[in-house]
Amino acid sequence: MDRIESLPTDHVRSIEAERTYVHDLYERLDELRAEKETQLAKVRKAGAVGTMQNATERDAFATMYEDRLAQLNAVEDRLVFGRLDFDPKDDGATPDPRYIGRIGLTSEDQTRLMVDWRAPESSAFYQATAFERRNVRRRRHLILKGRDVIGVEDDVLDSSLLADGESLQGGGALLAAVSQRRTGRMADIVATIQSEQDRIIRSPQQGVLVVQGGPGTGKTAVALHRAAYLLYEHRERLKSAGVLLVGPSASFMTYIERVLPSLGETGVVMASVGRLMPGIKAIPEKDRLTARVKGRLEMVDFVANAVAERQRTFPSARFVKVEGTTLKISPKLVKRARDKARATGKPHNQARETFVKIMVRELADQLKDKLEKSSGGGNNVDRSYLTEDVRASRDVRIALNLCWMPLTPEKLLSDIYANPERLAWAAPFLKKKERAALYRERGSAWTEADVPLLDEAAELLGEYDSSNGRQKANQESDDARDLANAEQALRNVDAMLAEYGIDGVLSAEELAAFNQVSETSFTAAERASMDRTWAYGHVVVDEAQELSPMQWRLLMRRCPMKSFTIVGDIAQASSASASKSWSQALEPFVEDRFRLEELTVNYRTPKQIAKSATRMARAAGLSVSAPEAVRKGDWPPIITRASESELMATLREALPVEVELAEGGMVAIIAPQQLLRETRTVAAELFGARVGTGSGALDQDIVVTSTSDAKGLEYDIVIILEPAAIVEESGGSVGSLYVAMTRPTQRLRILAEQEIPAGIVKE
Ligand SMILES: Nc1ncnc2c1ncn2[C@@H]1O[C@H](COP(=O)(O)OP(=O)(O)OP(=O)(O)O)[C@@H](O)[C@H]1O
Repeated sequence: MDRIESLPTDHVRSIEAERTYVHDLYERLDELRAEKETQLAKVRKAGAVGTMQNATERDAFATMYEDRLAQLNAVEDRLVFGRLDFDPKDDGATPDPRYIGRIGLTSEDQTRLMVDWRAPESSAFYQATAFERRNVRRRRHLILKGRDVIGVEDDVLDSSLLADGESLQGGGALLAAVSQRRTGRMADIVATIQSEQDRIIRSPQQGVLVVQGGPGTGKTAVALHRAAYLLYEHRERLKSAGVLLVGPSASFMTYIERVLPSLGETGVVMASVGRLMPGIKAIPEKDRLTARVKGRLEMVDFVANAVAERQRTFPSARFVKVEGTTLKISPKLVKRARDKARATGKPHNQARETFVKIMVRELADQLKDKLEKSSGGGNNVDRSYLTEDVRASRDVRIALNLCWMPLTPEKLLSDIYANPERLAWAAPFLKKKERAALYRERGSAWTEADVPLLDEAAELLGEYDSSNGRQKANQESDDARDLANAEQALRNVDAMLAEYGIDGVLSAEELAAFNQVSETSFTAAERASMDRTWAYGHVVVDEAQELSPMQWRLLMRRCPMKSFTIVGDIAQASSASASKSWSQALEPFVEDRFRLEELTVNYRTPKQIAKSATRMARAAGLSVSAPEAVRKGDWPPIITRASESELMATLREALPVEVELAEGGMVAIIAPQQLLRETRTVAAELFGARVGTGSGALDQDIVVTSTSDAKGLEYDIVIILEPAAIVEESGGSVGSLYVAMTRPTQRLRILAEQEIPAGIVKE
């Protein structure tokens, strides 16, 4: 309580008053939790008895209460963070203050205690200024430690309330938030969302919204809070259709994964670009040419050609044996069946059924003729019986598969990638060198650049049914039974409510949630993440400047309504097929039908470091915006020169110094690929298990990382090794180095043996 003792008396009184109110809010939260726990226990207790349908219903209720309980538990930390005081009413009465928090809370008698930050009534908390007060006299930030109020920070908007010498706006809450030590996980910014950010968060859901902003302007934060806002505002629709959030890497997804749950939202499907195809875990594509070629829209034709190439005819007649009789498969016959199958317009695997049907019928006719002829023409042979014989013939099966094999996307692509001749046939529009970049051996790991091609192939191939007819029939009857169970469960909702004595406790929202889980035992988010063809209600894309045209095509397919929030910074583009402008990226899919918003304040990087990064980027001809940094910072970038043999020795000396300066915060060493291994060894020799690498590294306080894994992340202190090599490995572009330089929140140190790129140091 030192903090309070040193404050003026008014302030202390304010804190004391807030304490009581906040205490009551937490008490109400506890009551609600207890209520849900009782309901959950009741449902679980009843779980042991009853019919299948009862069990399904109880599971559904249990899931619903568990979800609600999880939500109530998730908002424990900084439950309430704001308060608004308003102008007196016309009759002179003072309106009640409005408390803003993570969720809405009402007392038992329905008096409003706290408003959800996303509700329209909360927008003034983020939007009101001294010039446009929206009847707000004072905005108060409540600073909590656990459940205790340890401070208040006021923005007095009505100058008549100010004592002499007092300033208008505090801003202290924001500065305190942005100056905190980093933990390796992104935190929500709900208490200090700034007005330009708030406008974007609350902008309408329809259409494509692009948010452009320099490094550290809060694009990720805004994207996440917008997802939470949209789920609040359009809960009915978006909860069942789902929201997909796409980020650049696994480490980035881990970095942001706690933000939405802390905002009480757990139903968002989060996927890095390597995980957009269920069942595929793709690694980054290291070869820039391969990435660039696979990213082009022309690859749509490549995949279509690859599929067409698997619908073949024989160069000459092929003979097959059916029950001892030789039948002829002429190229003409295959071609006729193929044309008819293609004309169905169905995907490859489904059109195959038509192909097979025609071929089998023709062969059965041939067999019939032959058998009739050999028996002297007198006997009429039963045709259905012959059809079975043809189908069962091994020769026929092989021949049909050679002409039209059922395929998975993985099989299609691994076959064609491994065969230079087929590659040449399917991609005649590529240069020899480009085609060579597509070659890979069967069994090689899938890369992020393959994912959109696999997705494209899945579209053209359709469902692949590897099971035999019997298994398929069983599956169908299982599905039908599940559906019937779920429907029955729904009809029983009312009876169920009465049975457990929870009449009237459910809100419409809860009922909707109940309906959802009843349909299958999965939530919408879970079902969506498993289903490639799921149509999401909204898609949020972060670091969107990196996406290739083929990746965009995949994402557009995921949301046929084209409801997108796209955030990124064109200047930070570093991938081989990144966009040069938002228009170029989006034109093939939505033409110019997108809204562009800009974020202009840098909340992460101190001024001196941000300036150095901007100078470096501009010196290399990159057109970057230079957002205004909110903090000055204590250090300019520090450059340490070393000769090549000494680079690691220099790191050995520098790292302990930086770790100490970080005072328990995070230190990252960002190195070019070629130095990563050596760097890891040096760091581990010095700090052992405290050193982490790759996507699992966020729980350690010292991280060795590549520029691509550092994308979107931030650290208290960053050491960049050999910036010239970072530029070189990006094909001469300074985008990656610009990203690396803009990761620190406190201090940047550069260790280099080669020449330092121009602009880093002020000439
Ligand atoms: N209104 C705010 N209040 C407090 N902190 C904020 C606010 N806006 C952004 N921040 C903080 O600033 C930092 C940078 O935000 P964020 O990562 O969202 O930026 P970005 O624009 O996505 O950056 P980049 O493009 O460089 O990856 C984060 O720590 C974030 O929490």
